[in-house]
Amino acid sequence: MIEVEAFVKRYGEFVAVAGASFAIPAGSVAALVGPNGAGKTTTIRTLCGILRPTAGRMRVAGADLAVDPILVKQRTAYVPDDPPLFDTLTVQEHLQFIASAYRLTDWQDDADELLGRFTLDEKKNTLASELSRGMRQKVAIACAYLRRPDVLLLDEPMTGLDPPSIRTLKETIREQSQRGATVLVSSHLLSLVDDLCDFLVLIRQGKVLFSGPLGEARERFGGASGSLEEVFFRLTGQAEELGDQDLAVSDD
Ligand SMILES: Nc1ncnc2c1ncn2[C@@H]1O[C@H](COP(=O)(O)OP(=O)(O)OP(=O)(O)O)[C@@H](O)[C@H]1O
Repeated sequence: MIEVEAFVKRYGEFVAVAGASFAIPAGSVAALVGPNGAGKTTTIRTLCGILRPTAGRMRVAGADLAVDPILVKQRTAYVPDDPPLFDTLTVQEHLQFIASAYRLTDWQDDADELLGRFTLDEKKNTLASELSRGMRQKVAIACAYLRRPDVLLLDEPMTGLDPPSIRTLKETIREQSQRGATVLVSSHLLSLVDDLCDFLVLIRQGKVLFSGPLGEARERFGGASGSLEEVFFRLTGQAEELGDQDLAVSDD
């Protein structure tokens, strides 16, 4: 579960997020979408405790971020859009490191399975510095999955992945949600997240234009195609005329 209430983030004088509120039910696969500079990365980096909110309240995986940030970090995995790996560790050593840092037991079979599914087995003894962009991305995703987190925050996870890897990513995200994890995916690839996600948070200029079930967004704003792309263009295009108030959708 992810609950965000009246979240404000300023960088100096600049307001990047201006009072965002939304609640993502546990077990959802939610899309966080919005134009460049909307505040998606800022929101995700705040949710996992890397950035401090200027104001507002966040509950992530059953814990209040302001009260128990360590618990939130234990229960949450974050994969940034350009994952920083350890150049001098191999692929296998990254998984070992995560297992030891988070005191995982019986992780080796899971690690082998993840390496196989993301076609990294042949690279398991390769240093991170010698991996391609997409391979680095897959190592970071495998490390996140290995921990079996309650909440997964994935910022542009499809960047650099080839079509088979995108398919694997989608399958594995669905599996994470089936085991109860809440997944928040930020992406500009609307057609790819369209059939993956069941919940939508759409933001623009730091304001939430819509939050609620994706089906509801499709019905109300998807036009004849009912696609997420149509929802995106209608909401981001009409927001000024309609006003944010009219577009806000409650989560109940
Ligand atoms: N460290 C920073 N200092 C000042 N302004 C920042 C900083 N980080 C982000 N911003 C600004 O905050 C706004 C939101 O940025 P953010 O990276 O959250 O957007 P985004 O929705 O992830 O964008 P994109 O889709 O382009 O990745 C932008 O206007 C950006 O320039």
